[in-house]
Amino acid sequence: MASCTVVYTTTTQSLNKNCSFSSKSHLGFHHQKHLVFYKRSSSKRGSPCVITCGAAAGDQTLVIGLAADSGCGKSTFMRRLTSVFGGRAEPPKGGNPDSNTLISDTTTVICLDDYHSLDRTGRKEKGVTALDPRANDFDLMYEQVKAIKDGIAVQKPIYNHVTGLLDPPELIKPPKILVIEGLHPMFDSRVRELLDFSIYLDISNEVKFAWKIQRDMAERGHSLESIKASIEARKPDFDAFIDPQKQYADAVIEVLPTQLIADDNEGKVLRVRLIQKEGVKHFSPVYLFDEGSTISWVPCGRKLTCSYPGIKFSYGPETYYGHEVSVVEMDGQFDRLDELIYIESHLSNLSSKFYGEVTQQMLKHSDFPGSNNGTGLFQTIIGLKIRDLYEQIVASRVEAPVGAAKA
Ligand SMILES: Nc1ncnc2c1ncn2[C@@H]1O[C@H](COP(=O)(O)OP(=O)(O)OP(=O)(O)O)[C@@H](O)[C@H]1O
Ligand SMILES: O=C(CO)[C@H](O)[C@H](O)COP(=O)(O)O
Repeated sequence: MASCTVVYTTTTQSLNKNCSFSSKSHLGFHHQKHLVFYKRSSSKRGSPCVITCGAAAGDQTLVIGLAADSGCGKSTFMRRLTSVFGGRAEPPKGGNPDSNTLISDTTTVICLDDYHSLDRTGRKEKGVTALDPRANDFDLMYEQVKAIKDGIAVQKPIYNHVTGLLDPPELIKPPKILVIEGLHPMFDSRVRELLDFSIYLDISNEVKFAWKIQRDMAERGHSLESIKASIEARKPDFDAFIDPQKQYADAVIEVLPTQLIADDNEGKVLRVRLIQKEGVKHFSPVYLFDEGSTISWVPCGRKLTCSYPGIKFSYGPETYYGHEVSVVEMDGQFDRLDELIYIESHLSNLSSKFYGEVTQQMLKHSDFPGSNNGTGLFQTIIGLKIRDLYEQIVASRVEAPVGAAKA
């Protein structure tokens, strides 16, 4: 980021002759190639002002939205994404040990649970779930995501999942890429407008249930009844407030039970669909064999080992919530991850930097959930697409005049 100077002054006029406060928050002006922002520290005219140098034109924060219900693989996806950029994501150093934030060299991932306006007790008293918009502060979410995008650090609240309380805020500095992950990144139209790219992880109820059982029963000691009850209790609000966001996503990873086994209810073998919106600037959908065709492919044979029930890929154009999309689908699971290179060689527009990068990433994280099926494959591919999007946007901003808006 551009180096940042904090200047205190007593009048707005002494900042710059072009500078005046037209709104109570901040506005920007151009100064020595940097987009400069200043923010009033109090509402009184003539009181001290803080000037913050925002990002240089090529460095403005890219904002990615990742929406999904709880326990649907957001953290796993984030680990795959951060790895594509080569860094390790860690909580803010020396901060609250229960912080939900993860920071790496390139990315900062903030969890939108931090914008819960009601803590656990407050929600119980009011009889609302965390999925209900009334339990969340969208005004603050918008103001803070906008500020970060504009190059201004913010003091973001922390929702403490251990205590169920709202903790004192933490400082979030503008990163190269900000990922806002959680229940509602695409719910509020103002926040949605700030997103440069958006992803929705759409896990079908059957699969969500199987994953919850695996995690909450095996790892957290919850009973089957309590897991069922918690899913049922969330469902009406999930359907009302979370699920509809997928219509706005640029990419959806849809996870369904397999069609390769009749009446499968184990939820171990998955059919995963990568739904990619057409016409999104800086994003060209991945395709199989021949762009725009409709294809069904069973790759099992000499080059790909498949045990029962096998693997089937499909590809083709579809319509999704009135948008033209391209869908790549994988049903089944890999026996040998190193053979993924065979699949990779038949996929195009992967935005990889070298032949075999997808396979390399998948092998590197073979212990992550979903590494043997389409969830891991498509999460990795979307990670590469986000890197490509970032590089394209940075390149276009450097060429374009300062102040060029969202791609
Ligand atoms: N692709 C996958 N295949 C199989 N299981 C998965 C997959 N992704 C996630 N899971 C299961 O779901 C659990 C939750 O995954 P993860 O922590 O990534 O989700 P999350 O959305 O970040 O959850 P939360 O919001 O509750 O923190 C994992 O421990 C694992 O049991
Ligand atoms: O849906 C969720 C998103 O992660 C959580 O249930 C919500 O944030 C409330 O958290 P907790 O159950 O820890 O009070």
